[in-house]
Amino acid sequence: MPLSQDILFEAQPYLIASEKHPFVQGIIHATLSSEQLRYYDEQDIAFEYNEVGIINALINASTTTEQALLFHQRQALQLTMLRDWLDREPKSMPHNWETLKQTPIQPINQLYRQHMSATIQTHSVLQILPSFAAGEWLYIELGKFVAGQARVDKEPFRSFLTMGGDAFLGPNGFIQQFFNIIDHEAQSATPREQEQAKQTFLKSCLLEWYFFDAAYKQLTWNDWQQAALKGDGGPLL
Ligand SMILES: Cc1ncc(C[n+]2csc(CCO)c2C)c(N)n1
Repeated sequence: MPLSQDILFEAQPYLIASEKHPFVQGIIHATLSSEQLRYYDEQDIAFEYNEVGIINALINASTTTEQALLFHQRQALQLTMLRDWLDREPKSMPHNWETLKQTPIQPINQLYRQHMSATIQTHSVLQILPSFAAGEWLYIELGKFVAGQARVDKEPFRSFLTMGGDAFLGPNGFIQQFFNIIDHEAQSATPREQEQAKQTFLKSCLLEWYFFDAAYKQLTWNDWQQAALKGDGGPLL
């Protein structure tokens, strides 16, 4: 069985858990507060900026020119998305390319970003790509799930989890090509390296759930500090 098939089988429970999460349900039913949406927006744009570094590492670690060109294409899309996103920022939360780098990174976002960045030092596409591809896969699948629900048709909820463009979908879309690369690289890897790649993918899926959870609860370092210093925190997670 190709490694990607094994990975996707094991990832299904994580997808279902995210589908059920009150943040995702809140998008479908348009019940999230503007504060919850704002928290998500701010943390996510900083998360996507971090992905620029991950994609650079993928270009660097590519084992073929075709891989490097594919990641380069994905990078161009990432930068275009970030530019358009920055242009859309509301007056209440203005960001540009420079201030983006100073966005405060809250606990779960930090955990997820560092989980991904930690794979860079392997210089291995098989180890770096699953950390990144998991988020893309999960969002594509959540997009399909949400599209099949009776979702409330009003902004900003309507555009949420609505994947822009066909670049990610189909046999020539990024997702399938990423899985093809994982399977190709797995052929020359040891069982241990294959297992590591799978666990990296699943950890990203888990952190996707926590990313929604953190936005739902608007969890900040300040909450962690309060809980630690005043001892009145109760369970944070
Ligand atoms: C927590 C979190 N995980 C993954 C992505 C990545 N992502 C999801 S959809 C998409 C393509 C553009 O619609 C990208 C890059 C994200 N943004 N936030």
